[in-house]
Amino acid sequence: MFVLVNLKTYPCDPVAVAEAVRDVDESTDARLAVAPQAADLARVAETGVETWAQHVDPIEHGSNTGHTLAESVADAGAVGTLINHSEKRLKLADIDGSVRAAERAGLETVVCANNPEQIGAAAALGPDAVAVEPPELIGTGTPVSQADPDIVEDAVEAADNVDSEVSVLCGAGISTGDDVVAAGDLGAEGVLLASGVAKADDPQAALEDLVDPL
Ligand SMILES: O=C[C@H](O)COP(=O)(O)O
Repeated sequence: MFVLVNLKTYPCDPVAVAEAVRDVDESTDARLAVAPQAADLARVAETGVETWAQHVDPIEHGSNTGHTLAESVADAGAVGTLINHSEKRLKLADIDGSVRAAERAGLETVVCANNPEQIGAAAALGPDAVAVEPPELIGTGTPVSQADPDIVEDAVEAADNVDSEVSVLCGAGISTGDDVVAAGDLGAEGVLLASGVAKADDPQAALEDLVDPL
């Protein structure tokens, strides 16, 4: 299972969480990675943890003030990027452009979507993976695998119908090892989570619990 920890803009210490993710990664067969804010990418990557960006824009080098360039993210040490997170929604053409920009920079891609219908559309753009996240469950602590398991199974089927090479992650409300196992049982190859680790009093202990049953 791939466990991607998104730090969003939570008031945590990104380097401390990165070090915890790195240390736990060394003790599990699961693949762990962390997605800090763009400004923190380089110092997070320096810890040795697998580092992802939260977003890249559909642009090239040039006159794009305030944008995030895929090449700069890669230069800072990121190996992948989220695109179209529920908190950073893009138009379809821009999702496509961001996937192409990430590919150009050699970044792995996970395109997020709200529901199985959008997952099919996202998979058609050819990312490495898609992530289904019902927005109403984000940050609630109620996992999608429990609240509406059909969403995960339908997302896996929708992606598979379009492109069987695109793997499926699920997210929203995931905070325990049982949640991760349930996601895997529904066909997901990974999970995207945030508050369960980034807002935990002890992020390392929270992560250890998450990967314990894997
Ligand atoms: O990127 C992560 C997702 O939005 C899930 O967030 P959450 O784990 O706080 O529900």
